[in-house]
Amino acid sequence: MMKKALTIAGSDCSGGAGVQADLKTFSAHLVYGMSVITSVVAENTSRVIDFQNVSVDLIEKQLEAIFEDIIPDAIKIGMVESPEIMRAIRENLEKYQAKQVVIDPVMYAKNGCPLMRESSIDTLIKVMIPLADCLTPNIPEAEKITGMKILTLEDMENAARSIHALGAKNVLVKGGHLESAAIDILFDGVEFTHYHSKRIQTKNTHGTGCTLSSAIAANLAKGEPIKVAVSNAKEYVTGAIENALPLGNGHGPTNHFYQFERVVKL
Ligand SMILES: Nc1ncnc2c1ncn2[C@@H]1O[C@H](COP(=O)(O)OP(=O)(O)O)[C@@H](O)[C@H]1O
Ligand SMILES: Cc1ncc(COP(=O)(O)O)c(N)n1
Repeated sequence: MMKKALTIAGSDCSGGAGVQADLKTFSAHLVYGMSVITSVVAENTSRVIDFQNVSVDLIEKQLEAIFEDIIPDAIKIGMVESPEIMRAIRENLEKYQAKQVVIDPVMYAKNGCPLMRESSIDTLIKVMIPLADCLTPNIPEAEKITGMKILTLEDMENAARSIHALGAKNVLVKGGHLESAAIDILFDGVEFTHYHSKRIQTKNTHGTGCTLSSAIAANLAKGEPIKVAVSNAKEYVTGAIENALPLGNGHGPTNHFYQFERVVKL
């Protein structure tokens, strides 16, 4: 039976990040994808023009529609802009006894535009982080959550440990923003696991964080243990960046379908 995954995230109309990247990732993993849209973002590879949050009422009704009918095997949470939406997600996921929750604490788009308001940070820490089976901050997000400056791999480990203490079961601090190789570090409360890949020289990195977190959720939905799920997802995102699409004028999107290009004529 096909596994099912849900993304709770913002809509990127240009298709490279947010809900659209997540659904493409689920499909590429042959996992049935569902979505709860938290915010409609008018954005492309270069800029965010505007966004409008979906009402708490309609977010709750989307969750109701899903959970009364098709129970997801794993959930990925992306852009959640306001404290009210964070609280509603927490209450509902507890009510529906949601399993395997991966949270990408999205704060900014690649061009630096904020996708979470500054005053949400406390609620993110108190309300969202304890929900996470796996939290996947990038370096600037881990710095905001911990108040630490992160420059080295040791700093990444310390940040992962301190975010774990806030209640996330597993913490993956992503090294996409490092200068050197792209090394991500997982802390499961006991030990650190380093996931290495070479740095790919490209500006086409729109949607990398969304792709990684939804690939982790897809692997968890299939029943993989967390370390294997992260390892498979890291391999997946590396391929998706290596083959990223030179679309648009800014940061082009990750490619979810390069494996199929050999067998299907585009
Ligand atoms: N240039 C790159 N080469 C290889 N891997 C990268 C590159 N940029 C990001 N990654 C990887 O993509 C994933 C997403 O990381 P990151 O870009 O830090 O997240 P975000 O999109 O949240 O800023 C991580 O696994 C990271 O190591
Ligand atoms: C709706 C939405 N959600 C998330 C991101 C961040 O994307 P990423 O960090 O993966 O490039 C984005 N640009 N838009």
